[in-house]
Amino acid sequence: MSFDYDLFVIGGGSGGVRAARIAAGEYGARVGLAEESRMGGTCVIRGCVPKKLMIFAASGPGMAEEMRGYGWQGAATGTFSWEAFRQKLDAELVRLETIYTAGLEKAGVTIHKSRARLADHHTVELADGTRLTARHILIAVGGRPAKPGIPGEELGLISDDLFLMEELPRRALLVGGGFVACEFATILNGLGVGTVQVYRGDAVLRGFDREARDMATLQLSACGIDLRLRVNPTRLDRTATGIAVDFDDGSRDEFDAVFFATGRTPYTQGLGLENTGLRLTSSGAIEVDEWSQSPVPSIFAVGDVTDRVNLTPVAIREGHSFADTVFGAKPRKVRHDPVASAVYLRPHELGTIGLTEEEAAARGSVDVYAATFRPMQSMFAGSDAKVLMKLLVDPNDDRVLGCHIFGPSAGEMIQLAAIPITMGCTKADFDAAMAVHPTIAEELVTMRSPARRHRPDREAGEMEAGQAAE
Ligand SMILES: Cc1cc2nc3c(=O)[nH]c(=O)nc-3n(C[C@H](O)[C@H](O)[C@H](O)COP(=O)(O)OP(=O)(O)OC[C@H]3O[C@@H](n4cnc5c(N)ncnc54)[C@H](O)[C@@H]3O)c2cc1C
Ligand SMILES: NC(=O)c1ccc[n+]([C@@H]2O[C@H](COP(=O)([O-])OP(=O)(O)OC[C@H]3O[C@@H](n4cnc5c(N)ncnc54)[C@H](O)[C@@H]3O)[C@@H](O)[C@H]2O)c1
Repeated sequence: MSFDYDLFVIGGGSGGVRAARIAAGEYGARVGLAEESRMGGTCVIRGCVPKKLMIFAASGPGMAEEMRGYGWQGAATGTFSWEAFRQKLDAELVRLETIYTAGLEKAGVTIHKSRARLADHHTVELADGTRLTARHILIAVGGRPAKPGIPGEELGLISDDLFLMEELPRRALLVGGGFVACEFATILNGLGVGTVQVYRGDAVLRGFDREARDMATLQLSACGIDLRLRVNPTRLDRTATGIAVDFDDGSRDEFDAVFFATGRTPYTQGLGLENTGLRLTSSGAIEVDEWSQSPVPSIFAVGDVTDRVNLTPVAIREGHSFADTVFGAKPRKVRHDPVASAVYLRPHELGTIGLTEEEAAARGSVDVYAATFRPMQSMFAGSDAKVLMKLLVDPNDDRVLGCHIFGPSAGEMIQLAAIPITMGCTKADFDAAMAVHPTIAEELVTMRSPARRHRPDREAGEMEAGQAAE
């Protein structure tokens, strides 16, 4: 049977673009790619890139404050112009989009600026009804923000909207305690928007190391965000002056804008799954094996639509490995553990890799090397902001199980720590490295004795003894 393409990719985001470029450019495959919106996908157009630029913009007031502490009397940021920033941001995104498109074209990929859906195991249908066949189909359609399902939620915005606002709200509500909610609260607060964040739990960033979560939770409040914990919105109503929100603690408040950052779901809606034998997992993701292959042998899926680890470098690696495996005769699986990540808060970020202290203690014995201190730079300026450096070590083989950093540029630090930790290094390997002084990161190689030790058998025994005494 002959096909129009060797590979058809649905979705021009992180995973799809990489897979298409490698399959066509390096392995000479005939590749078509459909993108219904802007090339680059979530990360480039409405995620990592614009978000991080906004984090930089939002750092202004904190930097000015710190400089006043260094004797720069009257140091101030001036007035923030959203319009000026937006113009520069838009131009930057156009530049990146152009680069992504040019990279695909140079590799010989045929771009279809259209929505696509699956018609059968080897056929996709474009929005104008054109049908194209391919030996292999790669689904790389990403995810979409999910709203919580409360009355009036259509009045609320999603993360995509922040990047398109004509003007900044005076007062905004962020709903959620995950990556997006915490980063967006940091941005809005830093840009001078009165920011309220509500989260249903007792500390933001569930799933991260508890000690680091507590520090992030404290910092959000300390930097001026009105963080309300154990609170959930129950309904939204439009008023003459804004959006009124009722909360489950009985309170009511009014905002100019409400952002839902309540998670994302795989974007499989209208994808024609009913025309294939594809299965969805309980979270609505396309089920794939370790080769990103679905139960239908001709169809593969990568990135957020598979809901494995929803980060850009992971989607890229999955797309690349798929192309190497299927078109390059270089079988390559993606290792999804450990994966480093960072939450870009201000002044301190959270960088993390591997097990949390709670996970490590549940798994077995663990020695916790942890240091909490005020770093030289901000302390001199009069700030109380604290840093956390933490290494979790298996006492049986000295292997480093996890690393958690809460501090300035923690994202940069964790990227470097991720190299030895991914290699399976030991605490002795860290100790063997000479410190770079004076830095914050030197703490990683100078922590001599554990701050605490978890021994599950002993803890269980102690608990039993405690219970017997009661
Ligand atoms: C606000 C925000 C900030 C983030 N920040 C970070 C960060 O700092 N670091 C990090 O690592 N990750 C971050 N992420 C996550 C990261 O953006 C995603 O993990 C990554 O973009 C996933 O890539 P993907 O290829 O799976 O999907 P996407 O990048 O979402 O690409 C999917 C593409 O498919 C297109 N599409 C969908 N359906 C169809 C269809 N039927 N036909 C044609 N085209 C279609 C979409 O328009 C989109 O362009 C962030 C996410 C958000 C929302
Ligand atoms: N810096 C980064 O790397 C970065 C930044 C942003 C997003 N991302 C990726 O995108 C993904 C999505 O981010 P996200 O913040 O949207 O999702 P998330 O899953 O990290 O957080 C969702 C938050 O919404 C809350 N929530 C969920 N349903 C709710 C409901 N019905 N009512 C009230 N609260 C509810 C959850 O408790 C949680 O706090 C992340 O998991 C991450 O993989 C990464």
